[in-house]
Amino acid sequence: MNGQWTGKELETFEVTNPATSECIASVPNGGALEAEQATDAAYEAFKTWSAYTAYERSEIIWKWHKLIDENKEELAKMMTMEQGKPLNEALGEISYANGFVAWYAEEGKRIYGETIPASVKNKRLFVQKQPVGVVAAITPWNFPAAMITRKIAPALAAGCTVVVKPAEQTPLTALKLAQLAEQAGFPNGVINVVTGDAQAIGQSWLEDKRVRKLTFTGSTEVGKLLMRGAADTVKKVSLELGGHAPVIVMEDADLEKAVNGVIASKFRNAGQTCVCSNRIYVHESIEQAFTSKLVEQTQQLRVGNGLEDGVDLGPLIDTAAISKVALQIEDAVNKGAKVQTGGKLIENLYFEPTVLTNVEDNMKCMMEETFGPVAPVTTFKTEEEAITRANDSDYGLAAYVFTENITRGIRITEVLEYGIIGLNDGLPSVPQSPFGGFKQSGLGREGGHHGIEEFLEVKYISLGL
Ligand SMILES: NC(=O)c1ccc[n+]([C@@H]2O[C@H](COP(=O)([O-])OP(=O)(O)OC[C@H]3O[C@@H](n4cnc5c(N)ncnc54)[C@H](O)[C@@H]3O)[C@@H](O)[C@H]2O)c1
Repeated sequence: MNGQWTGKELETFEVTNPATSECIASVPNGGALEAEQATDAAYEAFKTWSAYTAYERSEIIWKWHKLIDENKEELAKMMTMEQGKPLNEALGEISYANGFVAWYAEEGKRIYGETIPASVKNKRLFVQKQPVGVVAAITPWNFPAAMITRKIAPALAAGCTVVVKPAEQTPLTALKLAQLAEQAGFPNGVINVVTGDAQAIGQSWLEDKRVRKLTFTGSTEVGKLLMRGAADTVKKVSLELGGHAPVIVMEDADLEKAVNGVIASKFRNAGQTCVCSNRIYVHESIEQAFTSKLVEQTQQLRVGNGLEDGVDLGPLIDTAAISKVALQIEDAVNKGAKVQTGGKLIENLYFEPTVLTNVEDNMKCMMEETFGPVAPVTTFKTEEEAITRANDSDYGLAAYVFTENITRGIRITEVLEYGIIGLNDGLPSVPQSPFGGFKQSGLGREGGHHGIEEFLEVKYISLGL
């Protein structure tokens, strides 16, 4: 906070490694007071940071990028230890996270204004874009680095200052990123990280009218709470919430592509991503071929401690996550689903990668976000049926379509009510493209040139001559 490592006098909470249940660190348990102090610092720093040129800001953001790159092994190891994902995936996340830093280091230089033709001779009309002010960022545990950089890199590039609350399960990656930012030379108060009591910290930022923007990634439930809370001070709000991604595999799909895409999207981070394939609709004519390939490849996945070589899936984050997965499987089996592979807890927080067939739309796994390694497969007869069932959800984040007929693929993507579509692609997210959801999956977009707009106000100036 304000360039100081404060909070040593506070009580602490423990960060545990989900692979071993060991405590790996203790972190200050901040609350409303610390949240307010962070806002004080960010509010003060905004005056100078917003007055830097985009080029001056870019230089510091690039330094941060270089430091993140130089420290990627340490960051990745720390992430695996607090979050559980395999080391290779953690390294991949650091590179993805740093991609946002690089992208916005440059994108800040392209915040263009406009001139508008006036309807009278003695006026000139201009539009300027300006940073919105202090930004509060609240992030989840499943992407401890990327959810932070995807929010704060564009905010910083736009000229905003930030207060950040990382998830209580994964504060270490966030603090390491802040330490590297300090080394990069961000002025005091530009980036402030508060760990601790989510509700107290969130409430302080919601009530504080100096916080002009709230950017949140997490569950739909908490997102709704925050959106309501932001109403009193009419803050700008961006929400990246839950998903329940459908996968449509048409009869003309390239099966290898489809299965590889589903494996990549379903089992990444042990199924704990908001864009994970969550329900798989396969044309009835290829069900057998698709399922046997999917089962075969799922059985090859290795579950274990993410620090070990060759591990594909780490542990789930906590016992609540395990219970949700087990409950969805039990519910599906009770209603007639067949477990083709997996289906059981291995030990502690390790769960077997699972494929279910004979799945019906009334099963929990077809109605709720799973956030675990369960792939439920069902069949459809017609394109129209697949689209209707895929769209039958309050969520609208990601959807996947596999077909070798691109005309048909485009036709289907046009009617899917989702913000992100992987057409023959299980991993569509990249820093230069917009990421975000329709319906109750969220508001606003992160990434690409769209992502920086979320941190800008539009100012119209009418000049009388
Ligand atoms: N759409 C996306 O881009 C995206 C990306 C990743 C994760 N997610 C979603 O995130 C969810 C999983 O993450 P989670 O379990 O950490 O979600 P969560 O909503 O429980 O927590 C997210 C963050 O909000 C904080 N929080 C919780 N209650 C709060 C309150 N009352 N006030 C202020 N802050 C509060 C938490 O401490 C954490 O930092 C899933 O639903 C997933 O789909 C979405």
